[in-house]
Amino acid sequence: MHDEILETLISEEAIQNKIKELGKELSVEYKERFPLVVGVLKGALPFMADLIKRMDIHLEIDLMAVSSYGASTVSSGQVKIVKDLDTSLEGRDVIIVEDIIDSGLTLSYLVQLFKARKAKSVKIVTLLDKPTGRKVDIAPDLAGFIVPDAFVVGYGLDYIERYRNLPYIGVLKPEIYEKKE
Ligand SMILES: O=P(O)(O)OC[C@H]1O[C@H](OP(=O)(O)OP(=O)(O)O)[C@H](O)[C@@H]1O
Ligand code: HPA
Ligand SMILES: [Mg+2]
Repeated sequence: MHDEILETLISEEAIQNKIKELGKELSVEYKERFPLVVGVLKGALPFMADLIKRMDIHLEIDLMAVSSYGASTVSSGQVKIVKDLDTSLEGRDVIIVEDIIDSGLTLSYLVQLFKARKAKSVKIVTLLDKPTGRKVDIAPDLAGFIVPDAFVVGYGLDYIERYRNLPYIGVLKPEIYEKKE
């Protein structure tokens, strides 16, 4: 699997150090607020799991699964809810945890949905931000790393469902895509 990676963009150590910082920052901001931390499956799973362990406050978690990429490296533009939340958002301070904000379509859909469900506040925390991919005007409140205009994999991020289990973020060798297209 590792021999299919052209280049490591963000090491495992750098990811873990950044998560400690983000966890500390969120712990200060959300102390006494009992936030609802919402992970967006599947990509956010490793980040969510590591981040909540660095948040030293009372919190609640829930998970939502949405998908817009399917087997492609380009967003379909249609965000599909695959699994909805179990928790009511009314009056809650919600922290959305994402692995990446790229076109912004997934997050703008979720922010609108959560506001319509009467969340008291909605904050976006993403491990990666790819500003060059943006199709709608939306910015994260907290971001771990800015990534360049390339399709990245690892640490939750997939290409046709593979590579989510890499502990680092990397770029695939071009021949891996060429095989499929
Ligand atoms: O800003 P955007 O262009 O909307 O892209 C970001 C979203 O796309 C990916 O999810 P995907 O739809 O591939 O589902 P997955 O998490 O199951 O891989 C990623 O995990 C984000 O949720
Ligand atoms: O660069 C990416 N890699 C994997 N999944 C993604 N979903 C949006 N952008 C990406
Ligand atoms: Mg995906």
